[in-house]
Amino acid sequence: MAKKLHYFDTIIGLAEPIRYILHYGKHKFEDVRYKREDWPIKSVKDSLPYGQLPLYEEGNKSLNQSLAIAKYVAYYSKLVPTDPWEQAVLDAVVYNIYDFFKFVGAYLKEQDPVKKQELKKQILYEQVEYFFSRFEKELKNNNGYFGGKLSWADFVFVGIIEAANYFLGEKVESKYPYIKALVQNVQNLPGVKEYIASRKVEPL
Ligand SMILES: N[C@@H](CCC(=O)N[C@@H](CS)C(=O)NCC(=O)O)C(=O)O
Repeated sequence: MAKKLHYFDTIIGLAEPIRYILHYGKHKFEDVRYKREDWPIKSVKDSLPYGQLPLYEEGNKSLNQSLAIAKYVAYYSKLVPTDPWEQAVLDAVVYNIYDFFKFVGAYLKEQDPVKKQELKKQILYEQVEYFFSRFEKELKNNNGYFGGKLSWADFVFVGIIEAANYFLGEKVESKYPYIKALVQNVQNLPGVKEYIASRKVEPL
């Protein structure tokens, strides 16, 4: 069945973990990308169920919400545990990293340069410390992966860290050895490594 992922041309963002998982699983998919500067493309936006990207299509079915898509495509690569408790633990992981990323989203939206700098400072000195000390502890207690072994949550986590680094212009994980190791491990996975080598990062 034909698979298509629709997102912006930006290589860093909510669709990047999905792209990683699809490349890791060696899935053929059409990577449909829209230029930010062309957005909103009325015909596309109007066709989206909630007006936003990413959107995933498989045959005549379609799915929105980045986390739902990432988890779904991960099933095919045995990256989702069967045990309901283990699944819930990983769901919590991805919501936790998204909770951190909300602060980055607020920073991106802020137009006032003084307030923007203040938000950046708060992220780097308060939110990173708060969230990352906890992520680090989880990884340390679980063999370096959130679920004890590689799972879809690790891909989402790494993709979101990359997005935060890109938008903030900082390496937010630099003081956290377990997080750094996870980022490197995921980025070096077969399929992901080649994809990363082939992508072009546009400057902000
Ligand atoms: N909760 C949604 C958020 C989707 C979202 O915020 N998409 C943004 C890009 S990252 C978007 O489509 N923005 C353009 C618009 O709203 O027109 C998800 O995780 O997929």
